Amino acid sequence: MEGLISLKSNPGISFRSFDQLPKFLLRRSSMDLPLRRSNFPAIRAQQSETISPNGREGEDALKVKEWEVGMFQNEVAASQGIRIRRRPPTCPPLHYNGPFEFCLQDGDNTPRNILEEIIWHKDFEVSQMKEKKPLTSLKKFMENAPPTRDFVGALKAAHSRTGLPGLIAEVKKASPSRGILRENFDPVEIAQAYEKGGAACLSVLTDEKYFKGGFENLEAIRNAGVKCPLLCKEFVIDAWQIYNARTKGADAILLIAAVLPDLDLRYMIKICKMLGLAALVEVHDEREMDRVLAIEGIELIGINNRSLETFEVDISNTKKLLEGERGQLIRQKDIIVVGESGLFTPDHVAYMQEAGVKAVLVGESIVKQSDPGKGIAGLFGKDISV
Ligand SMILES: O=C(O)c1ccccc1NCC(=O)[C@H](O)[C@H](O)COP(=O)(O)O
Repeated sequence: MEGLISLKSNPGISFRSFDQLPKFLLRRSSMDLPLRRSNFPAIRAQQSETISPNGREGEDALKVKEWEVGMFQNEVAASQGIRIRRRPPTCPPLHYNGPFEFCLQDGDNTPRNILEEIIWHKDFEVSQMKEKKPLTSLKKFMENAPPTRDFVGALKAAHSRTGLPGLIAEVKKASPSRGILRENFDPVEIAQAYEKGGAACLSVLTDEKYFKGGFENLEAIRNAGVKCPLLCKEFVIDAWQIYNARTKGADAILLIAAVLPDLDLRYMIKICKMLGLAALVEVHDEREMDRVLAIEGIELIGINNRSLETFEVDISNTKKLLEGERGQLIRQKDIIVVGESGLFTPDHVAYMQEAGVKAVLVGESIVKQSDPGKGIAGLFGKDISV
């Protein structure tokens, strides 16, 4: 019965046996009945697989197992205050014979907000991409990937060179909240302009459906010889995406705490370290910040001033999350904080710096300028390229 249950999207989270399941998972959310040992998916899956390892019954058991693990995943996430559900709640597969309460759980399969919609779509997209290019073949591509560059080092160097927050300039064509930001969008031209204008690092949106980005943009910018380290701005829900980003030339990747439970974050941060990538762990509120501060080995935290659920932007969010003990702990741990979103003027940048950030991530205000490089000088109130 060893090592049979691992989360579909994250093989790092696994339960070796029924006894290893966290206590709260052993409670039914609606009726408070104990989860029966006989319902433990590994046991049932193994029973079916024993009957017919490659046949219909094996397949059914696998579907049931995946569905149950998905349910567990949502429960784990909810227990950490994560409101974003990983995938739409569905009825259990046809051959499910477990507790009936599962069928009744939250029948609403309309996303509650835009972030949830993005994540549901991403889940579907990633499972298709993984079928086309499984991890084993992805690992072969990694042998030809260019070496990673020091993302955090570049931010620190820019901060000490200019005395201002290091800039992560975002290559962003569109967004769900603002629509199309730039019609005439040439990612390489924009990246080169940002580099010339003094950006320390670049953020490249790779999501196609909601941001009109793509991995081809990341690859093209890297292949064009842009020296600024590159952040792959994705909605990561599966470790496979981190390997994929590495093969496309990323030096860093975004991990969103509103989407990823603690165990996923820990596991993904380890993978990033193993692959030489920096992880920008993004938070939006105190609860997410506290969860992230409890994780060992965090070097870079992004505070998003935009709620990804409501689109509301409030730059005082960064200040609020850096006040008091949290700010102290961040300084003790020597974590670099990045203030993200809604920054348009030198006053905004100064406000972020006052709040305690050493870097800022900016998209809209600079990508909309006819010369995005000059847009940087406008944002900082001076030329930061020299
Ligand atoms: O920008 C959005 O509308 C958005 C919606 C849903 C999820 C994420 C979203 N944006 C990601 C970001 O946080 C920004 O691209 C980034 O911080 C730059 O923000 P800005 O300077 O305001 O373009």
